[in-house]
Amino acid sequence: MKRRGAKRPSNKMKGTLGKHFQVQFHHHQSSSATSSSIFTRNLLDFGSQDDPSTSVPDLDAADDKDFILSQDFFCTPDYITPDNQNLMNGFDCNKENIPCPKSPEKLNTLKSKRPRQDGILVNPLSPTLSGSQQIVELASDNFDADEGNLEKAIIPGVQKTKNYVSQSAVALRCRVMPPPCIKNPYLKDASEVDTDPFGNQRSKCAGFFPAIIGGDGLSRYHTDFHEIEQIGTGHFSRVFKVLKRIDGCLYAVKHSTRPLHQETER
Ligand SMILES: Nc1ncnc2c1ncn2[C@@H]1O[C@H](COP(=O)(O)OP(=O)(O)OP(=O)(O)O)[C@@H](O)[C@H]1O
Repeated sequence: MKRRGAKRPSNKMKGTLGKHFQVQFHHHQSSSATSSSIFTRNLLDFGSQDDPSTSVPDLDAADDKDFILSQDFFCTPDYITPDNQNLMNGFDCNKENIPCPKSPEKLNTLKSKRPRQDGILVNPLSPTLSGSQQIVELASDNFDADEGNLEKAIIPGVQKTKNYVSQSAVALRCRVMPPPCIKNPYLKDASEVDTDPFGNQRSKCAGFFPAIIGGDGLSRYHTDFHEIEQIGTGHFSRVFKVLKRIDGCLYAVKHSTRPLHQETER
């Protein structure tokens, strides 16, 4: 962008600025559709109507026009400039220890806590938080004013679903349970209640695996295989036809009848 106007004498600069303001004023008065063409024509006429005493030579006049044109055509129009330009006026970077503006205070943050009804509500997929209770809490977050009405509306549904655990859910939970371990073989003095972390769930699943309760609790034979029949007998063993539960294939398993004296013989 040309800056020739800055090097000119002050009287000439006044004339140029006067022209510039008049042209700017006329430019704002004209319609937006034909503004550039009318502006250019008036600008050219303006040079011919000017007082000869204050007029500049043709070469300089062309430079002035060029200068004004460049200012008008390449500068950002006023209507794009944001209105709130004085945002940074009150901010002085040289000042120190400027207190930080306080964050707006949170309104209406008081929430009413209700005791959970864990003993009543049972959800198979989420034992600690039932689906109905989630609905109640979400509703209370969004509509505190209508909390009482919502609870009244939802509580009948809660009572309808309480104590409901489907049999398929119980069966699924029993299938994913670890193998039963009635007592911890490594803690000889510990009681059964203290060492069985799955005691509560196992009492529900006892009906599904009645044959596996017993023994030393270390063998996965009965949990992984289903004995179908005995298919042979050897000198020191018996052979059984078994079904492997994991892959569903049939296997022959030899049970040793000879007592094992050492762990290395297993
Ligand atoms: N994979 C198998 N499929 C079908 N039957 C089998 C299989 N393995 C063994 N048996 C049956 O079990 C019987 C005993 O087999 P086993 O191999 O145990 O004989 P053994 O070697 O004489 O016995 P031991 O090892 O106790 O001396 C066999 O006679 C056979 O009928």
